[in-house]
Amino acid sequence: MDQLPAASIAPDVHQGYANHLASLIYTQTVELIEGKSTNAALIYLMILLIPLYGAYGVYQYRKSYIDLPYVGILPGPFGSWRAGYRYLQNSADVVWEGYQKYAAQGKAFVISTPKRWIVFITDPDQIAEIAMVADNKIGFYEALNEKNHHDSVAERTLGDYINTYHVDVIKSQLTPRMASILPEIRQEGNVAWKDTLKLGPGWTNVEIWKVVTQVVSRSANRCFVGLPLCRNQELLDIFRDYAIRTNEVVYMVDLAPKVFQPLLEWVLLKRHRLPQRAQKILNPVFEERKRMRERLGPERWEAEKPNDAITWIIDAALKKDKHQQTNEQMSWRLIWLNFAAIHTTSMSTLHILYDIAANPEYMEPLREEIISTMDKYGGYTKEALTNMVKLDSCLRESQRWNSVVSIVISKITMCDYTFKTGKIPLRLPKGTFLTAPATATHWSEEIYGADAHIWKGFRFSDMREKITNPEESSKLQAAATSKEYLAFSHGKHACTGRFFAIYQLKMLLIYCLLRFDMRLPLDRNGKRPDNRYILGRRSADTSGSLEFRERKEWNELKTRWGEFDEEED
Ligand code: HEM
Repeated sequence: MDQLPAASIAPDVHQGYANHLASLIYTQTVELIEGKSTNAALIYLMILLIPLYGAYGVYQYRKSYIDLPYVGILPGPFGSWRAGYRYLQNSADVVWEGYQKYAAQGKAFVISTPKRWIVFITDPDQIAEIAMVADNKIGFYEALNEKNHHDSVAERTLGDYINTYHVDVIKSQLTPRMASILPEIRQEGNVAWKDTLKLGPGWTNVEIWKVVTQVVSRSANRCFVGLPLCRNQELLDIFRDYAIRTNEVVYMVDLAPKVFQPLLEWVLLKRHRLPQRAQKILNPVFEERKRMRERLGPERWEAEKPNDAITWIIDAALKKDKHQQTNEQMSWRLIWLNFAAIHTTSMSTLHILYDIAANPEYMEPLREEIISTMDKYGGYTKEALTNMVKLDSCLRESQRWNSVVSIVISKITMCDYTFKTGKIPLRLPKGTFLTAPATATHWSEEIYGADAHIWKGFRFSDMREKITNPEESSKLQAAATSKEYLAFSHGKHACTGRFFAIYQLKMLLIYCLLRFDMRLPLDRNGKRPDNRYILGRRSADTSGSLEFRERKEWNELKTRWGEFDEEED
């Protein structure tokens, strides 16, 4: 494949009509349900137009075809449509098939998904190129919006640099303050473990997903909204429900015909009014904080302002336009921070707990490292956490083997784009969806060696032991991204919260390993629960359980590095 026709599949005028019709059906139906309208005839007329829009969808799908080697097309009639269904059910297998066929030659391939053809880039240099390229050439938020319908689902609160200033807040405010934030996250995490995990004598079976989401969301929100709000169960539930519902709703909406999309969004998400309920709780908090800012004046505010995301968001919003300074818009920033942080970190915690429970021989060496490093660096300091190389390695390995997102850097070409790198020349027409196969890259024997298919907790700490240059060694830390390690994506839109996430994960694991013995239920015969796939997402089994037992060593360890936090509750 050298030359490609530069056909445009960018949204055109027909989509404008489709959107208009869809919103008309939506408003009419909602009014009919709410008894405000009796205009049923109009609705039925519009529903008659649905087959036309079905045909239009087929036309759009066919137009998005790209002339590259394809994978997963089944023989017989409707092969590409059935392939799309296969991708829906088990994307990992289909992508892995393509990766094995084409990655060695550095070739890109295409897969038919239910909604569109997607180009998978396999050459690591081309992956680095799409990760770093300017957004006006290959757009990130445009693809996000096209796939996840953020403009409508999220009521236009995401999508450009003004609307995503919370992303910068993490980079410019949270990450540099990590050392001062850690004690609070640790304390909240520990208290949350104690409140959530109720153990009897001996081994207790625990529905671990429930515990993990609660501990993660409380400890993260200690930093986002501070005390006492981080313990407001109603607010935590709203943040969590919004993230989970939105995640589920967006792919259902994407799969549905355009005419049904607004109605589906309303039924599945908007009618629950989650953002509005969060705002009701958060509005007075923003008001009070803004009053405090005025009362203190600029100098005292800088010196005395509370160290949490509410403060950072207000400071950032005041540099934006008036619209961004409303309590409503600022609340959305907290909703999006929770959206990005809670489900991902909880899922990573679940994976690593399953991994360690399935490989119990790792527990003692990890405990030894934790204790000796905390003895050396004076307890739960940032330095101590950074120097727990084996724990860090287990986290990186767990994310290599089971990254939360199995495809990353999903983008759309904003113009005809010719790659500057790669073994094979590649040119993609404007409007092409492209992505990097994170899971397949992580499973590659060419990159990770003959044992790529084995979970080896100390894979990266063993590698780091042989490296004398600290800068080179730090490239193998759990939070370090590369074109070959994509768990946090890579490049311009890599996860900005990854440093926070890794420190948080380490503290949760330290507590867990020091305080408890942990194992898989005996009927699992040492095998961790299987993952589930839907489109490009991968989920650990959230219905699985683990067994916990108190360790007697805890009595000495809990005060070894000073007063133990949980007693402060
Ligand atoms: C282990 C936990 C986490 C994982 C695995 C993870 C993973 C990711 C990935 C893969 C992306 C790129 C998404 C894409 O390409 O579509 C991303 C983006 C992002 N993450 Fe995380 N994340 C985690 C925790 C966090 C936390 C704790 C925060 C906030 C404190 C956060 C904030 C963000 C933000 C704001 C973005 C968007 C970046 C942008 O728009 O440029 N993440 N994350």
